[in-house]
Amino acid sequence: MGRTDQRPDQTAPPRDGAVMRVERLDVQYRTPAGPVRAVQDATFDLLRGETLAIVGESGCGKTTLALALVGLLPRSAAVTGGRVRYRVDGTSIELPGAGEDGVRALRWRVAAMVFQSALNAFNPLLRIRDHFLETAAAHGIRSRREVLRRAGELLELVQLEPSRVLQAYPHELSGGMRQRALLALALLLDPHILILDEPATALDILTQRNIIGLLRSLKQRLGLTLLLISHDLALAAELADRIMTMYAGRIVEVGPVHAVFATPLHPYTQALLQSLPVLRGELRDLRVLAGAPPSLSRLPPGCAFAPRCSMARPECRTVVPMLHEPAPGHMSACHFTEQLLEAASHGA
Ligand SMILES: Nc1ncnc2c1ncn2[C@@H]1O[C@H](COP(=O)(O)OP(=O)(O)OP(=O)(O)O)[C@@H](O)[C@H]1O
Repeated sequence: MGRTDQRPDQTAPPRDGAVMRVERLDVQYRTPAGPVRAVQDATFDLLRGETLAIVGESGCGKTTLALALVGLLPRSAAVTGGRVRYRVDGTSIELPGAGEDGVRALRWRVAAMVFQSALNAFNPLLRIRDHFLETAAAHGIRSRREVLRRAGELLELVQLEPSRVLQAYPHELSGGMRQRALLALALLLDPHILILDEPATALDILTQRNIIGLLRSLKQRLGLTLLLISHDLALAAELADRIMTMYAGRIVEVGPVHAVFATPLHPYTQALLQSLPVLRGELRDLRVLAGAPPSLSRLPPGCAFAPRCSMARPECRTVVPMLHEPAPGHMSACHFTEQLLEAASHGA
């Protein structure tokens, strides 16, 4: 049985190289049916210059976690425990507790978020140029000329034609163009971190390829740190340095992308990977993960994945497994992590 008592050091300052440290973060929605525990005990670092992808099925808390990171939770939700610390350019900002000014400084300048639906993220009544102007004005930048010059540069950077796009209303642009325009807007205040929620999900496959290429080149040219949220493991594998799997509101695995793909140390990640078609190499049977994640307002005791897990033993139904680090930099929250590691090392 794996360790249940060991946790990463919860009180240490961000490690060198971490631009964000999330410590034991809990987020709940208030609903008439009772609290929905959308994020539980989330602890991880985001390292400068990396791309970290958060993966997991719909409803496992990815978007809620991202919204909490930038202080954008809806009124029905609240951080009920833990904190998020940012450290960039020698400045530290901590949530909760940064106050309105702190959150405003954080959002856009430190971490900008690109939302799931590029159409909904824009105000349909405003031209794209007004989105740039309003965002800048909200941060005290009043020079229209300067803002439009920068907007033009950024639109060119995302391979859009500034003269055409700045004049356009959101509905006049294709889905891929809107996504690019939204990326340009997110970059307006030179953020260090870009949080991307399903950046390619609603797009056709060719447009998806373009966005992936664009994100790669933006990251390289601007030295960005990316936090990518996706239910699409193939996309995550293409872009990410590290993968973090969430299940039922909890982080269940984190590790370098090659290690997670070669040796997943949580049965849930394993199941997600087995349901992924391979494009190259031997054909193998796809195994669809049966069942659905539990309701976050009625979580089962013990490991939330146990009801769907082929490895589950009686203790899994009573004891919540904690995240621990069985291999360097590779963490898993499963009672049987060591057995998975052992089996992998014997080629099983
Ligand atoms: N406004 C809300 N009020 C109550 N519950 C909510 C609200 N928004 C989300 N939830 C619940 O919180 C849980 C996590 O949702 P969240 O959107 O964060 O998951 P997700 O993994 O990002 O899924 P998706 O990919 O579908 O967006 C879900 O059970 C969802 O039903």
